[in-house]
Amino acid sequence: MQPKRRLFLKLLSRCLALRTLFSYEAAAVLFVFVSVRFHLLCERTVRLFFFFRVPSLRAMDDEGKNRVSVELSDASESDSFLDLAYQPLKVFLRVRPFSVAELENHETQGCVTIEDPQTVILHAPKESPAMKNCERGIGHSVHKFTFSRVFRPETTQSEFFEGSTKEIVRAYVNGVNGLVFTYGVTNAGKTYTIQGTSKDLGILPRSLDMIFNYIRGRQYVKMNFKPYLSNDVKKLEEAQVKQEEIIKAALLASLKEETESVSNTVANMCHVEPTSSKCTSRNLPSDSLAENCVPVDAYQTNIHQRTQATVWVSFCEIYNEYVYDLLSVLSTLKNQKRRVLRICEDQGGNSYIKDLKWINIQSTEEGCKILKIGNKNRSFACTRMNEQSSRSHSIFSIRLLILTDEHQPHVLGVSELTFCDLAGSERCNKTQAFGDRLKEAGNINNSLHILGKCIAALKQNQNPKMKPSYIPFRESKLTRLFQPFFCGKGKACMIVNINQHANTYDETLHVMKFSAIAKQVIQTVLPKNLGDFPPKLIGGDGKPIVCFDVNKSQDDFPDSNETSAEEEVDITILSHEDLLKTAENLKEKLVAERQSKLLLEMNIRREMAEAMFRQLLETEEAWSNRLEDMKDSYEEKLESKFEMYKEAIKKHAYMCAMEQIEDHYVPIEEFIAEQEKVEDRESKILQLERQLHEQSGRLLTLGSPHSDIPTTENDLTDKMMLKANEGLQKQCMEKDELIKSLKLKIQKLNETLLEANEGYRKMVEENSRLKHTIMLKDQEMNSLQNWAKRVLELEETVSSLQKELDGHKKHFSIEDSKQQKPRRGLLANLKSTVAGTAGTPLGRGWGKHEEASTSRKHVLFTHKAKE
Ligand SMILES: Nc1ncnc2c1ncn2[C@@H]1O[C@H](COP(=O)(O)OP(=O)(O)OP(=O)(O)O)[C@@H](O)[C@H]1O
Repeated sequence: MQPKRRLFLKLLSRCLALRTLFSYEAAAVLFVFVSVRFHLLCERTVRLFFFFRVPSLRAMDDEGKNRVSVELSDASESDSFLDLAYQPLKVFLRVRPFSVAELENHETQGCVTIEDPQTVILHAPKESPAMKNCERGIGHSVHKFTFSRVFRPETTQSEFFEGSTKEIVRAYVNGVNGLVFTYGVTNAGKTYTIQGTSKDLGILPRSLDMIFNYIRGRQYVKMNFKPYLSNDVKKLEEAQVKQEEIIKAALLASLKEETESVSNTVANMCHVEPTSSKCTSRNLPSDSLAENCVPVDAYQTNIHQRTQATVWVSFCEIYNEYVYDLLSVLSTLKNQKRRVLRICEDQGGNSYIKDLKWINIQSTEEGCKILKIGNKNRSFACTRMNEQSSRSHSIFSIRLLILTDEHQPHVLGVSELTFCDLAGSERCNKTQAFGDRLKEAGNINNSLHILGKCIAALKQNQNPKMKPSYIPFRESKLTRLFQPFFCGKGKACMIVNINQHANTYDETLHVMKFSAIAKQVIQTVLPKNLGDFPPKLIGGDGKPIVCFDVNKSQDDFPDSNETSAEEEVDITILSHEDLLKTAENLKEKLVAERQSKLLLEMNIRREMAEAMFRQLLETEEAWSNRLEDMKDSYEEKLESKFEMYKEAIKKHAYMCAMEQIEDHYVPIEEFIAEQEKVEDRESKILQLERQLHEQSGRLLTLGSPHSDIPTTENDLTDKMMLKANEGLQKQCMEKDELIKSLKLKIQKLNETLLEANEGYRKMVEENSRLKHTIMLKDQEMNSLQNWAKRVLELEETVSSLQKELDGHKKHFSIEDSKQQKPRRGLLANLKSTVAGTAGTPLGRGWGKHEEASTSRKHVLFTHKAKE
């Protein structure tokens, strides 16, 4: 491979790293930039741009998949680095068999039916919420799901391994990273599938066994190369190696008592002692792992003799969103808190767990021991659904370091296989969790929910018709660690575990729906030389020793069935000295190339900075333009508002004027009459003016030098004309005066009219007031007349009484004259009689009669006089 091309690939790998950090678009822009830098902006760049858009391709359907592969296969031979893998995420379903207790509890309601090796049908059991909803017309009672493969309840562990994980392990030993994770409700058999039991091992120990079989006979037994950060290797000093050995011994010692059982089980598998080279089939039970052993020879023929391999493992758990190392030996002191580990990112944006313990293992047996030790530290608890329920997500990672021969060991490649046993999703009301269990369940459900969101977003982003959405990888620890695998770092595979319980039907349905989405996610598995930075070899002091060229590593890595003929020739024809010289030359070249690459990187960085600066300037300009536009639009708005106010003011002025006109209203008849007068006068004035005009015209003609009339006559006529003119002017002035005086008169008349109006209004008011007064007087008069009638009646009564009194007087005077003597007595009697009537009204009226009648008469007369 040419250096320029290699450099180009290296830069491309950086772009891809950027892709995981930022966005596809940013990476694509950078990529085009790099392509331009290398004068490669042509068909290839377009293809690469296409590659960046791949996640946006229509997912799922085989048609789409084929299209991708066809388009990529169009790439020229030289574009082999584009040999990427695009395939839907493999999702396997494993149905757990019923336990004896479950059968006794009549949990079998036929909820799960396996139609064919890809299809499964769920039937909602009676009384389940799903069935109730279905009866109400919401949702369906039957659901059909398809998977990459469905494993029946009777499937053995070995069959399951063969059908699901083996392919990933095979790719792994050939340098492709792998992630296997189980998903399902609690008590569905996730831990059983990954770890198995001591008698029936799960996919993890079986994978370990396959790996050790693969490296058998070329295992690097020293511990001086250790995984470091996400993808690097640390070369340990003697003392550090010793320390590693001590740590490992201490760890294994903690499980001494249980070693026996583990040894026995593993001994039943394909024996994997580092020194042994044969698989002793006579020891194997029929369903043991031996069936899965890849014939060693098949691999050994492919292995380049120079390479060696070493295996390191780590085991951690995410419990309540905290990462704990399960291989940290805790002191026996009670209440000692476990150390929380941090998740960091390397320069390529790949997440790794800082300070996580990596233990070198030399066999499957050791690997199983490590697993067991980790399990002892893992958070399990007895819940209502599962006696030993995992309360955390456990992550077991295996790193395979491929090294050159023992004399001059170099790292050629690092690959990682991760097994993640997710904690089971659960309904807290069903598990009747409270306290710590409830908190755990909340955290478990939350991280699973975020995983679901990430998978849904990945799926959405692959659909070009939909708006790309943010993938919330960073929202949980679990998804942060999964991120590289979903971004091309390796192959991922999902194992969905379900049980057939009727009482967990709804949760199972939810799990199935989730997996249906996951199955639609297209994975982009990048070749090693694209996806990652090459592994760096770090010295014991933590400083890089040498950076290996990933392309060279890839070439040397035995991932193909044929070894390069050229390489073989190189090795055989060269003498030891030549080989040393070549190595020296290569070293020099490497240093020179690295220097030039550094320079190039600096240039690229500078150019990128400039490009970014330019972009910033453009953004600033765009913003200032936008600001200007906004200013203009606001000004326009202000102007229109101003116009509006002006109109409103005009309208208001008009309304005021109309009101004033109404105030100064003159009756139309008067106005017309006055107008007629004015017109009449104006016409007269016009007539006079015309006459004047004619006269002056005549005067002019008369006064012209061409006139035949003699001058004396002309003078006379001039004088006459002047006089006439003066007279006319006088008349005009008089008429003007007259018009003025008439106008004044009209004005005065108007004023008089207004005054008259005012006077009339006042008179009307006075009139109404007087009418009111007259009405009052009338009422008074009536009452007085009534009084007068009453007085007359009383006077009549008085006169009749007077007459009666006179009659009595006469009678008494006759009697008096007859009886002189008793006269005094009779008068006294009369007086006493009169005095007796004084208390009566008649008596009282008697005394005052004269006086009252005169006063009444007086009132009556004055009234009459008034009337
Ligand atoms: N395929 C199987 N064959 C036989 N037994 C099984 C199978 N799968 C699971 N079991 C048994 O079912 C029980 C529950 O399994 P397991 O603990 O693996 O469930 P889980 O999904 O990991 O639960 P949790 O999420 O609560 O940890 C165990 O006793 C296990 O032995």
